[in-house]
Amino acid sequence: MSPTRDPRLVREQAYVDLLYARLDEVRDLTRTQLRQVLLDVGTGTPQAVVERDVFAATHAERLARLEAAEGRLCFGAMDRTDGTRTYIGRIGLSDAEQEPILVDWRAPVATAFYQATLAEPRGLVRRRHLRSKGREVTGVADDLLSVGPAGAAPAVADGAAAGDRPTGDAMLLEALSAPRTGRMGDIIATLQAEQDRIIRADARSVLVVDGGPGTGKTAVALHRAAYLLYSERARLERSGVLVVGPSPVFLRYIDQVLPSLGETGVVFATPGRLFPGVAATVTDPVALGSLKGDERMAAVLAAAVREHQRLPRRTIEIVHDDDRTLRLDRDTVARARTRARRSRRPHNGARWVFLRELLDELTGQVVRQISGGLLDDDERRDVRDGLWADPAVRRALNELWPRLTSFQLLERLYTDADLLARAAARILTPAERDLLQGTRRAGAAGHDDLFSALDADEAATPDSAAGAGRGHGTGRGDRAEPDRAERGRADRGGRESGQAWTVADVALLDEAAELLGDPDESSREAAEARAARERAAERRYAEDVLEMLGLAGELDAETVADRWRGPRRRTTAAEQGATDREWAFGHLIVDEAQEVSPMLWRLLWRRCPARSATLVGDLAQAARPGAPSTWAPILTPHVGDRFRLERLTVNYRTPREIMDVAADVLAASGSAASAPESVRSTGEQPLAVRVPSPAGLPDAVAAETVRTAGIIGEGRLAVICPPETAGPVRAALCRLAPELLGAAGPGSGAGDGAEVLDARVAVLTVADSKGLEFDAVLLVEPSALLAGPTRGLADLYVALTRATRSLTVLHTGALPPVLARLTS
Ligand SMILES: Nc1ncnc2c1ncn2[C@@H]1O[C@H](COP(=O)(O)OP(=O)(O)OP(=O)(O)O)[C@@H](O)[C@H]1O
Repeated sequence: MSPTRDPRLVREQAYVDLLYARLDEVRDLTRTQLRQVLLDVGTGTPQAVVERDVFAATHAERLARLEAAEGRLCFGAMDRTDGTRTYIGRIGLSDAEQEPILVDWRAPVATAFYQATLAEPRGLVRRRHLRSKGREVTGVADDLLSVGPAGAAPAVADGAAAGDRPTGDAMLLEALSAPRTGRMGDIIATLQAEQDRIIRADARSVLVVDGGPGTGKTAVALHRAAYLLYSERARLERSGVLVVGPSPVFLRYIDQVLPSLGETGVVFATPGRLFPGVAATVTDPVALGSLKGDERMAAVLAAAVREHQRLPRRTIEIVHDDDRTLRLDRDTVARARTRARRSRRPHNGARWVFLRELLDELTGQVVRQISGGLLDDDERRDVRDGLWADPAVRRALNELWPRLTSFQLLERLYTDADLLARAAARILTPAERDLLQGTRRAGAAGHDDLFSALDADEAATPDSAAGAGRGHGTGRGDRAEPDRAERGRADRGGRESGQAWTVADVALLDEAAELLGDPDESSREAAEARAARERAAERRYAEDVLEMLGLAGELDAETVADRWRGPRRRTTAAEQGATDREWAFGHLIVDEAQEVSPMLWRLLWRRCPARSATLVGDLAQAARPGAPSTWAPILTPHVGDRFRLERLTVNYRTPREIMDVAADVLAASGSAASAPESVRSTGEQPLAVRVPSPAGLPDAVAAETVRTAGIIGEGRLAVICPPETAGPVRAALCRLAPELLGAAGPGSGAGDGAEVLDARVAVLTVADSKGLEFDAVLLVEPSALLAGPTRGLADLYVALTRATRSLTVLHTGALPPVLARLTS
């Protein structure tokens, strides 16, 4: 250690050494405890198994958090007026005597660290920021929070005064100016007061965080997830948090933030992955995507379902057992249909009511024909079973009310012009109906498929299906599972998941699933009833065991019951939520919320019936046509007035010089929002470079990219292009400097595209660049963006605001007037 080392550093290093020593100790202890628990074969009794699982899970989780705390374990300290000092860090730690030596940044005590100002010091005289590299403290920066006599800075603890030493602001600017790595990092060391307030806001309602580009919305949303998992761990560990982001690239960009904060119990999903079994990445052309996202589609789907609950025009004749003619007239079918609809069950569940009604009717006819009505109950049941086993009877009933999956319903809506015309007659215009069917006409599926496939689906008679535990079983229920898997494949029309369905289809599939219910309703009901009984028994047992272990006050029985179920249950909150559309998440976080269509909102609120949510977005950046300019019309239909709007106003990303250009674009777009205030300026003016001919554009972009990459050094660069230009630009860059593209060069293309984040240069469309940031941005042909099918000025605004350092605009024709401020 250098003899001239700042005494403040020496003092802080000593404390940080003590913290790491304790961290090592606690980690070793936890590892030993975990090993002991895992090695302990125990007595093998259920109680021992519970005990082992509870402790193993608790130790493993604790160890994971302790491991994640290694980097920047402690980043700050607060000195109070009473002379006490509290250190703030990634986690909380206590010494061997259980005295706290480090406070978790999320603890209530830590609020003052983020909130104290000179005007409102909250009992603090100084906030100290610690900079560190590995375990070494490399710098300190102080914010003095009380004014001494005659305005002099007060002497605190080690006697340091303000002078021109760095402050917290300097620490923030340092963080913001550092080269980007391609991944978002946590910001707990430099969280600003307005951000902290939002992160700690009450979780019981819907919080909307609105703010311009770079104001930290994404960062705040993720830190809020970490905060909620800390402050409401018991609830959220069971139910999980769902984070929805616009693209796989975006999710990859943010995927290290929560693990770095020691939190993993979160499900991340793009809109294309929110329906189990589908992994859609393809987007529709803009007009079609907009139509599919339009709320009117909910009514179209509901009508399409009703179209599958038919009344015959005239009496249906069914030849049963080759010689007996049975009849179903329109009134009888209408009565059964009314009863079924009144059951208020979804289509597939109500179908069992409908079938039971009509089978009763047909049974009556057979009984009258063969015995004049004189059969006992057992004999009547045999008749009924005989009817149900008859393919002619099944076919007739299924034609009136078929079992349907959402895949079948949507496929039919896209391919059967008559069905769409009937379902959407008063809802969509003929042009809209054409648009909806345009993409699918070629591969229209025959209707017969639907009805002939049905014979395999009834593993139980309508009696046993209509109410679990009621009626009599057939003993055939065990065959349901293989049938189900088989059918799952058929339901998707033999397609590989995600290949045929687009991102906008996902919300429609989910809406359809809601209307239809489970196609395997009968077996599911029985299974659910069984599972509920088992669960209640497990819970009672867990309560007893906790009582015996003296742990009743410390662990709740529900959590123990979860853990007791072993890996199967342990994955549920985080992973089952991702695969089960009926999973109710405890909290929902939506990023880039301005892009969410009305149909997708319906899906999202179904995933979070408690309506506990954090929605972050910027309406001025909305690319989709018809996006509203305020949040109320988006949210009121779902949550009434139970939402609170918070605004972030400081731009931490984009330097002032670039933001001035973006502000012109924002003003021209007519948005009511004002551009956020940049926290820093670089002195570097954004440039416009004119390329003489369109044919030379890709090579010119490649050359400019290489030049800029040389200037920014280790940072990241994005080339943002119109979709049709991205391929040629990538190819030109590949010829000139393939190393800059890394694994994202030509020949790649497997994967989800997220490899662009690992390369020094990413070639992207505006849509793909949403939410991301780079040291330098080369924006290609802005006039093509403005002429595109989305809201061009919003797209331009997004593209201009991705850079933390430099911006160059390359164009062939005249520069759009809205960019007049750019220097050539
Ligand atoms: N308090 C802070 N300390 C350090 N960095 C911060 C802070 N707040 C925000 N940042 C950084 O500013 C950048 C922009 O933040 P973020 O991506 O969350 O903004 P955003 O509002 O979601 O932007 P956009 O609307 O463009 O997607 C990120 O690099 C983030 O880490």
